[in-house]
Amino acid sequence: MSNLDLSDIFLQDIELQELGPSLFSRLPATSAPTQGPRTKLQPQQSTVWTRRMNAVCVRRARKTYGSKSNQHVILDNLNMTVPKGCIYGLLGASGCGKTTLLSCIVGRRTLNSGEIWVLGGKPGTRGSGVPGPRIGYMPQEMALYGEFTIKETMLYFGWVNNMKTEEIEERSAFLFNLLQLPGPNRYVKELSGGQQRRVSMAATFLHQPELLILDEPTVGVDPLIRQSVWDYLVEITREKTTTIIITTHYIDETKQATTIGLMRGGRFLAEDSPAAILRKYNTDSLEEAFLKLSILQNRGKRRRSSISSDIVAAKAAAMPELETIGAANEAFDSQSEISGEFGDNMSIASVPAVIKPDNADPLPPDDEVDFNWKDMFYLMQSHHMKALIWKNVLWIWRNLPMMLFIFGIPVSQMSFFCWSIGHDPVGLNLAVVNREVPLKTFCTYNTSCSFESMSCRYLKHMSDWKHNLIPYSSAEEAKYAVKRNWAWAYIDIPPNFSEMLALRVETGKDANNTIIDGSQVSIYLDMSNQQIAYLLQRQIITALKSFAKDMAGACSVPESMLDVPMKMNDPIYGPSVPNFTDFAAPGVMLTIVFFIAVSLTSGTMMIERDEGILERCLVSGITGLEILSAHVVTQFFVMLCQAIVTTVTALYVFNISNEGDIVWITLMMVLSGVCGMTYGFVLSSICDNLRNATYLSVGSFLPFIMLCGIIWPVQGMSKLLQMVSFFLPLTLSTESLRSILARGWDIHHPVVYNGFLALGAWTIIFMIISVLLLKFKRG
Ligand SMILES: Nc1ncnc2c1ncn2[C@@H]1O[C@H](COP(=O)(O)OP(=O)(O)OP(=O)(O)O)[C@@H](O)[C@H]1O
Repeated sequence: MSNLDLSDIFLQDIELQELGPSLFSRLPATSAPTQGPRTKLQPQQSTVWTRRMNAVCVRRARKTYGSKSNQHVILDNLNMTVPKGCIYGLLGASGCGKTTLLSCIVGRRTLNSGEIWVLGGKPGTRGSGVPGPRIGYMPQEMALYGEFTIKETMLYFGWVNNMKTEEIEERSAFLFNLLQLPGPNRYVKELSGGQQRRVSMAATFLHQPELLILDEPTVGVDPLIRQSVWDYLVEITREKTTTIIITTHYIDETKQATTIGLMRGGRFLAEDSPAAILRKYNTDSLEEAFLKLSILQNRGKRRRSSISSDIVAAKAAAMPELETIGAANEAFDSQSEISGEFGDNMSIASVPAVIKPDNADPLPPDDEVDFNWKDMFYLMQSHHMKALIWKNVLWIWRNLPMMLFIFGIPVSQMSFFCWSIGHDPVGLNLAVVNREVPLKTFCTYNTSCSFESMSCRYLKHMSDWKHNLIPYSSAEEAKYAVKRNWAWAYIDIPPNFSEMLALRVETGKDANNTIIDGSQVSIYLDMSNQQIAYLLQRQIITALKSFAKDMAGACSVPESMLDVPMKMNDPIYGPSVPNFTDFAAPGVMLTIVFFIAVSLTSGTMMIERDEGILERCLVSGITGLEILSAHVVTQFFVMLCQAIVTTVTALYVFNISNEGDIVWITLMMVLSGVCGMTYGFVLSSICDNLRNATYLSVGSFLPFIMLCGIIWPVQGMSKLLQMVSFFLPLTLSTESLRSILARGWDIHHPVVYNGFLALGAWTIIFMIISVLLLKFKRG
C-alpha cells in the first residue's frame, strides 16, 4: 500500500472506493493491508448506493456561521461515515462543532455545501423519514416540559411517535428500571439536572428508533447508571438494527463504541475503532491519542498518502466483527466508504462494480426532489395532533393561575381605558374678570325677564360645567394667571354688560360699536392643550346658548329667535353628544385581545424553543403546521374567554354604547385573538430569543394603535399612510366593530364583513409565514 501513489488520484479530486470490511477481515489484524489487494485498487466515482446504505454518511460538509466578512467555519469539508448498527462516539473539544454536525444530520440545520445522507435519504426530503420517528434525538438542552410529570412526559413523546398507551407503559417500566428514574408522578421541574437528563434519555429511547442521536447524554449521570446506559446501547446495537451516534465529554467511556470520530478544527482527526486508534498511536488512553493527533494536525506534518495507508490499516484491524458477515455481503460491504483523516475525502475500491446484496435493506424511494410545495401542507397526522393538543391542554391546566391572571388582564385594561379615556375634564380653573359686578360681591341675578346682572346669569350657566370660576380684579392679573398655568382661560365681561345687552336687543340692526363691544364677553384661552381648549370653547358657547334660551324662556320669546339659524336634529347613528370613549373603545377592545394573544403565543413558543422542546418535536417529525394548528385549537378556548370577558367589561360594566348583535361582536373579538396568535407565531419564528420577540411585539404595538384608526380617524392621515393603514390587520376590523357597536350593522354590511375578511386573511398570511419560517429557517 505504501507503494501506491495516490497523489494523482487526489489531484483529480476523485473519490475512491474504500477497501471493504470483508476485505479487511481477510487481512491479518496486525499487518497493514499493503500487499494483497494492491493490484485491485483503482479510482472510482463514489456511488450514491454506498452512501444510502450507511446509517449516516456526511460528505464534504461545510458549515459556517456569521456574515461573509466575519465568517466562522465550523465544519470544513468534513466526511463522516456511520455504518448501520454501530455505536459512533463523536468526540471533540467544546465548541468544535459536534452539536452543529448533529443538528445538520437531523435536518434542523443546513450545510453551506456538501451532502448528508441519513438512513438512506437526505434529511428533509420526501420519503426519507427524516425528520421522523426513525430518529430519536436527545438534544443537549433538557427539552422537557417542567410542568409535566415523568409519566406524562413519556406519554407525550410516546404518542408523538405513534405508540399505543399500553406500549408506552410497558417501555416506560423498563426504562424507569434501566435509568433508575424517580417516581413516575414526580414533576420534571422538581428533579435534579442529572435526573432530568435521564428522563430526557428515556424519552429518546422510548420508541426504539433506528437511529439514536444522543448529545452528551451522560453529563452529570452517576457512573453506575452511565455504565448501564452503555450496556443498553451495546445491547440494542447487537442486532444491527439500531445505530447510535453519541457525543460525550467522558472520552474514556467511548472505548465501548464501535467507531469514534475525533473532531477538531471542523474536521475529523481520525474516524476508527477505539482499539485501532489506541494501537496506531501506541497508547492506552484515547485522550493521549487525541492529543497526539492534535499535535500532528497543528504541525501539519502528515502527508495525505501516508494518512490513507494508516486509515486502511487501522480500519482493517478495527473491524474483526465484520468477519461474521456472510459472503453474500462481501461485494456490498466493500463498497462502503470511510472518511479520511484531517478531512481528506478518499476511499479505495476493491471491486469496480457496485453489486446489490440480496439481503440488503430496501432503499427508500429516490428522493432527489428537494422541494415540493405540497410537502409543507401534507395532512396533519392524527397521533401528532392528539399528542400536541393533549400537551397544550395539560400545560394550560398546570398553569391555571397564570391563565386566570391572563383573563384578568383584559378586564383591568378595559377598566383602565374606560375609567381614564374620553371623559370631559372637570374642575378646571377659569379666571373671571367681571367688571359689571365688583370683585367678591355676591353675584346674584333675577330669574325673571330682567336685564340686570346678566353677567351673573351667564356665569351661572358656565358654572354648570363644574369648573372653578376664580374672580380677578383686572385683565392683567387674569392673563398673568393663565400664563402661570393657574387658569386655562380668562373670561372678561365688560362693565355695563347687562345694559348694553338690553340696548343691543332693543336697537337690533341699529346697534353701534359701543353697544356691540359693551355687550360682548371676551374669552382668552390657553390653546396649548388641544383637548382642553376645544372642550372649553364648546362649553363656553354652550353656556352662552343655554343663557340665551333661559332669557328667551323668561321673556316669552321663541327660543329659536336667540339661536343660530340652524337646527341640529337627532343623529341618524350615535348619541347627540358623542364621546371619545365610544369612538376608541372598539379599537382598544380588539387591540387588547390581539396583543395578549401575541405575547401569550410568542412567549409559549419561545420557551419551547429556548428549552429545545420545539427542536425535539420537529426532529420527531411533527410539522410546523401541526404545532401551530394544535396551538390554535387549544388557545381558541383562551381567546374565547378573553373575548367574552373584554366584551362584557366594556359593554355591561362600563356601558360603552352598543346598537349591534353581541354574537358578531364576540366573533370579531375571537378572530382578533386568533389573528394575534398567528402574529405571535411569526414573531417567535423570526426571533432568536424571547427578548427580541418581546421587543418586536412591543415595537409593533404603537404603530398598530396609531395607524389602525384606533385613536384618530384614518381619514385624518396622509393618503400614503391611509394606504399603509388599509393593509394592517386592525384597521378594517376596528371600523367594522365600530360600525357594529355605533350603527348596529350586521355581517351583511360590507364595512362589517370586510373587517372579518381582513382578520381572516391576515390569520392565514401569518400562519403561512410561520409555517414557512419553521420549515426553512434553519441555521
Ligand atoms: N447559531 C449560531 N450562530 C453562531 N455561532 C454558533 C451558532 N451555534 C453554534 N455556534 C458556534 O459554533 C461553534 C460550535 O458550536 P457547537 O455547539 O456545535 O459545539 P459543540 O462541539 O457541540 O460544543 P459543546 O461540546 O460545548 O456542546 C461554537 O463556537 C459556537 O459558538
